[in-house]
Amino acid sequence: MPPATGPGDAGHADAVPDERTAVVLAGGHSTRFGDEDKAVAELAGTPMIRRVVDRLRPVVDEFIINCRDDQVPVIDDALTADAGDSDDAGEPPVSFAVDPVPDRGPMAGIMTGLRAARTEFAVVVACDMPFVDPELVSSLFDRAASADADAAVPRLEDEWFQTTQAVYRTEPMGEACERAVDRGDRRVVEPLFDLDYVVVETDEIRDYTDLETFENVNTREEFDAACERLADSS
Ligand SMILES: Nc1nc2c(ncn2[C@@H]2O[C@H](COP(=O)(O)OP(=O)(O)OP(=O)(O)O)[C@@H](O)[C@H]2O)c(=O)[nH]1
Ligand SMILES: [Mg+2]
Repeated sequence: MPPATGPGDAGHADAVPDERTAVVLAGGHSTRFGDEDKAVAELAGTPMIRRVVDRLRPVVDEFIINCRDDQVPVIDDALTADAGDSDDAGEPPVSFAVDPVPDRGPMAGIMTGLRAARTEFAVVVACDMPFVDPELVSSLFDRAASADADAAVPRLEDEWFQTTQAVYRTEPMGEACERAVDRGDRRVVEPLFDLDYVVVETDEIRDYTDLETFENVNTREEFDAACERLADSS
């Protein structure tokens, strides 16, 4: 696995237009979860972040894991442990984008991750969304590109934008996050309002998947319920 990188190590100058990056956000402290980092908690036998990566593997060309410096070895282990000696040639490469300043919230994490991306578009997914549907993610990439938009963001009825399961054009979103961070805004929707974005509404989402894709795991109870469902479905 490549060494941990800071933001800006890979720039946009050598952007790879047709490829797709997944930025997986994992820089939170899982306070509602308890002592353990939920990113690496074993969900029905698989660390949660690894399940997210495995779900997305068929639809992206590379992964960038955004987290704090101290999380890198543990997450690296969670992503590679028990992988055996199997030849992983052809698998999307995984690198780390470490927050230069930790604990500035998910939007600052998105900024760090997108700055490290070399592709024109990237999907951002939180590490605690273990049911993320690759078909929906793929459709979000298609939607952003066909609309020539800077973002394709799902929105559920009566709910706010699903900004942590959305596709962004890396450069404008990275810059919009930077402006928001500089203004002291922490809400993930703030940079979105600086962009030309398309909203993917519930009806359209249902054409691809059910709304389970957006379920996020915050507490032990939610984690145990997710484990049970996964065990039942296997
Ligand atoms: N880089 C970065 N990511 C964060 C930060 N806070 C949360 N995240 C990530 O954003 C996503 C959604 O955040 P939460 O569900 O609030 O996760 P969390 O903050 O670890 O959990 P709580 O402490 O219980 O709020 C998760 O993937 C987190 O890892 C942060 O300060 N920096
Ligand atoms: Mg939080």
